Amino acid sequence: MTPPDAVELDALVKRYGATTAVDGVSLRAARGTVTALLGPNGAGKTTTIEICEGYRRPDTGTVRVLGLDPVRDARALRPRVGVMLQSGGVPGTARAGEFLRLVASFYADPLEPAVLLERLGLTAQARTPFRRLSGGQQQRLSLAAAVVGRPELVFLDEPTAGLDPQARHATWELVEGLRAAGVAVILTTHHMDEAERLADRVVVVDRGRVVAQGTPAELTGAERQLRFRARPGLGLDELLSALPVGSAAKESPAGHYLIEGDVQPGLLATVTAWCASHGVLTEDLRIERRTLEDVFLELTGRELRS
Ligand SMILES: Nc1ncnc2c1ncn2[C@@H]1O[C@H](COP(=O)(O)OP(=O)(O)OP(=O)(O)O)[C@@H](O)[C@H]1O
Repeated sequence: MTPPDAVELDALVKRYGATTAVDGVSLRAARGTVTALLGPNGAGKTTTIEICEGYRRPDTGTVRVLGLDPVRDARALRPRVGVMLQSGGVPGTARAGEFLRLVASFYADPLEPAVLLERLGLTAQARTPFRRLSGGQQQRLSLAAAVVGRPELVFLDEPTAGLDPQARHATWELVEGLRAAGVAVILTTHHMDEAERLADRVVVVDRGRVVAQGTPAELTGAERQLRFRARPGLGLDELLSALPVGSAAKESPAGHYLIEGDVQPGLLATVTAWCASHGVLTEDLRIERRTLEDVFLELTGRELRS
């Protein structure tokens, strides 16, 4: 028999009074994969994760974590699941190194705490009490505590929020290492670049509902678009008439142009030839794929970070 997926959610609903925080979420997260829950503030990401962690019960729907019930089987799941909370949960006076060694001592076969501190750039802070660590250092220590026990499944709620670029990269590498070791990672993020970089599957949530899910490539599709900057007010209708049927062109904001359609070498040549014949010098001319940000905007009509 094949083992169950790491996380299986079916038609999950959770209400807080009049607010429906989670409104029928279904998803699967396989072992050895990274799943990103991507959505704006208040989308229901944290509530969904807290239900998986057994901290909250859904009103309706089912949740299985490593094939078990996160509330009823909490004791069995504890050594197998790593949890990183948005707000640490570490005593303020605990020194970073001692705390991590203490957490490690609860597990049968933990990672070496000193190695983990090194990987997360915390070696120099090993003797620093938790409350004296910077916000980003506290966050990395919470991450270390979530993974030190070699869990099979890890929940990371906004693991890189507020981290500087170096710490962000260290966190990303750690997540990639977990995946390589066969661990299932479920993380929440507002950052589409993080989801695109890390996730095997992205679940886009908005107002408690899953509005799209798939691999980043499936969600963004194969479509390309051409963007450039030039002086405002170019005659787009005229440019469009030179392009293949089915192309679209828009200027938004002023001086920023976007051409969509079948972006082939011929289309690029037509655009640059048209610009040359009209004395237009383009800047930042580039061809790119749609981003998850574009996808979110299309699905909801709103920006991801609004
Ligand atoms: N304990 C609570 N009591 C009442 N309402 C709550 C509670 N927790 C969350 N909510 C509400 O439920 C909705 C979803 O919140 P949730 O924290 O799950 O979203 P989120 O996607 O994690 O947002 P963020 O990115 O800001 O963390 C929000 O409208 C929030 O205000």
